[in-house]
Amino acid sequence: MGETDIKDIKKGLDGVVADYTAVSKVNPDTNSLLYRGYPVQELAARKSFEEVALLLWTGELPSADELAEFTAFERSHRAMEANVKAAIDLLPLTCHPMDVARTAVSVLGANHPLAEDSSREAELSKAKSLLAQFPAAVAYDQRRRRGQEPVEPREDLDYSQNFLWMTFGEEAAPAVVDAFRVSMVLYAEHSFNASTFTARVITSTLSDLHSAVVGAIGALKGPLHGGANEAVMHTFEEIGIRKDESRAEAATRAKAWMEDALAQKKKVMGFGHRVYKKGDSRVPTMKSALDAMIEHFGRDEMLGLYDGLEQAMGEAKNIKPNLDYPAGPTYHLMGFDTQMFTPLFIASRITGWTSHIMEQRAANSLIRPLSEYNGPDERHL
Ligand SMILES: CC(=O)SCCNC(=O)CCNC(=O)[C@H](O)C(C)(C)COP(=O)(O)OP(=O)(O)OC[C@H]1O[C@@H](n2cnc3c(N)ncnc32)[C@H](O)[C@@H]1OP(=O)(O)O
Ligand SMILES: O=C([O-])CC(=O)C(=O)O
Repeated sequence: MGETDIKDIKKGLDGVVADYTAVSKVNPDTNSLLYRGYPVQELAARKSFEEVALLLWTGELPSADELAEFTAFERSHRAMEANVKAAIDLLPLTCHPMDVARTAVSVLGANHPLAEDSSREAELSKAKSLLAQFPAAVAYDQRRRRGQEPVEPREDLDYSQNFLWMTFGEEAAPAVVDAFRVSMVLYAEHSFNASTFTARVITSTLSDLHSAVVGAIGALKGPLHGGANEAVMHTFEEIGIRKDESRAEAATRAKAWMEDALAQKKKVMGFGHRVYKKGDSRVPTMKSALDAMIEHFGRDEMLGLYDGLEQAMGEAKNIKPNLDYPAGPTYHLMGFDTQMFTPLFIASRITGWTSHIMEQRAANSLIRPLSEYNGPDERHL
């Protein structure tokens, strides 16, 4: 007998309701997702990422003055701190950008004067700093991998414009900025997913905010979670991206690839979801952003690959795409290197994670489930 007699073990905590949350509501029956009560599609259509961040943290959309105050803070806190750059420079180019992201957040935590202060005011201030400071590390990592110098942030640009500016060193077209903003809004929050739950577990021990975010980054990296947006692109690359190909030709090759993968019982990243079984609420909005990028860059063949895989998966297993499926090719068309996709997810999910960290702290109980022992019977030396 182990710690308990209960034999009703829920592998992967599948179907287990672990706590209350007021941050977001995922409803798989209606395929809906509400951030603090607002449908994510409405937020993606009409709100900036900065407004959505404030909504998630505070529970309400900001007034004009509150938004102006946060915007001024965010724009003036974007520069990379010297020891963050130094730490990144010490990491080999062979390491994964998620390792760089994890390290950058760890250094930012060590630097923060309020690191050990867990009052709500301090937590909110740290969350805001992290949102403002993180993009420079991602942009710099992509640039150093291409042998390029860092690009200084610009206070005259909004969050999404500046992220693209620091990454590519040129002002992005409005259509690209908007697709990026939409991805940031959609990736921001999703209840008790694996990385958010990790952040809550760490917080439940009364550890600090940056430690919880570093742990969450570790959970997000895996391809069953956030790493899937990178993995989707590897699938496209394995099938072969041929710019001169027609949409129909690309779809035919993609379908054949999927049929072969499923015959080999492979898991194809970007499809399926633990909670949504009838389709991910965020996919139609992200797919519209992808369509806009396909049109903007004149890359119809990408749509062929996208449709071919989706159709073949649907016909064979009736499994629907998740958010990572349209997000991967969208980031590719914007010009991000494939390995940078999951760090982009972090930049957005910082908002959801830190909202949950504050919520966990406000009504804390140590998260410590039981296990049923199935090792050897008691024995002696
Ligand atoms: C933003 C996000 O984090 S969204 C999630 C991103 N992750 C991915 O895209 C990874 C690929 N998908 C998956 O591995 C799964 O769908 C998960 C992990 C997301 C959810 O899985 P679970 O709810 O645990 O379901 P599980 O993995 O048990 O799958 C149920 C069945 O569907 C199949 N299945 C589920 N997803 C896939 C997939 N992507 N490719 C092929 N088969 C799949 C499983 O093989 C299993 O089949 P079986 O019953 O014949 O064994
Ligand atoms: O909810 C999940 O399990 C994964 C997910 O879609 C997310 O974190 O956005």
